[in-house]
Amino acid sequence: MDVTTAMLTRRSEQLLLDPAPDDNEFTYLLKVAAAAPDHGRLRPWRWVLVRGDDRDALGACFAEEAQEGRQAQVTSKVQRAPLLASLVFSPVQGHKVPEWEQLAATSGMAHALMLLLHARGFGSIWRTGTLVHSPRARRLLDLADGEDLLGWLYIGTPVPDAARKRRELCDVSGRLTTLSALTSAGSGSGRM
Ligand SMILES: Cc1cc2nc3c(=O)[nH]c(=O)nc-3n(C[C@H](O)[C@H](O)[C@H](O)COP(=O)(O)O)c2cc1C
Repeated sequence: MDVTTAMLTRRSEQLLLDPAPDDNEFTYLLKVAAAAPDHGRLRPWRWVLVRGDDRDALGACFAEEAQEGRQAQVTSKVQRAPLLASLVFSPVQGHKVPEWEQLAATSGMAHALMLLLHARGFGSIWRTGTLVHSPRARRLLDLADGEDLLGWLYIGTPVPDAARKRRELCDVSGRLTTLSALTSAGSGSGRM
């Protein structure tokens, strides 16, 4: 699958089934995704894979954060995919590459990984929410001070859906201009 097709056919998948990539395949895809642009090549991230029955421990963390009466519903959310890959932002402190650039590099790597998964027939969705601040989830996933949980890539195999279409091209008018349009007299905003 070429990159354009991958971009236009990837979807955030709400429900994912078996199989998910095994640890070896995930590792391989991560090595490829790690080629995303990264100022200083700091690779300021790490992943903690949660699969099978281990998901219940994460579900228990989610339940702890849930409102009274919603625990069961929240706990079951970990069943929406066979693999929950926890993305940990692990910035190199005090580095000349500022933290926002390290976060940008981490986002680029995550998106690359989603495209790679899609190109192999796997689906994914990046999920966050207030749970990324759960102290119990931080402990479970062994986060250190200075690290942040950026959420989970839920990964698995998409439910077959014949109606899945190629994405419409995004309207980027008003989001793109040229300097010459901005500086030419009477050009208004100069946006295309
Ligand atoms: C940083 C980030 C966090 C996200 N968190 C959630 C989330 O908590 N719950 C959710 O349903 N989708 C979440 N998403 C997925 C977006 O909802 C999804 O990308 C968007 O709806 C567009 O769908 P598409 O990816 O199929 O184009 C997140 C996406 C990103 C990039």
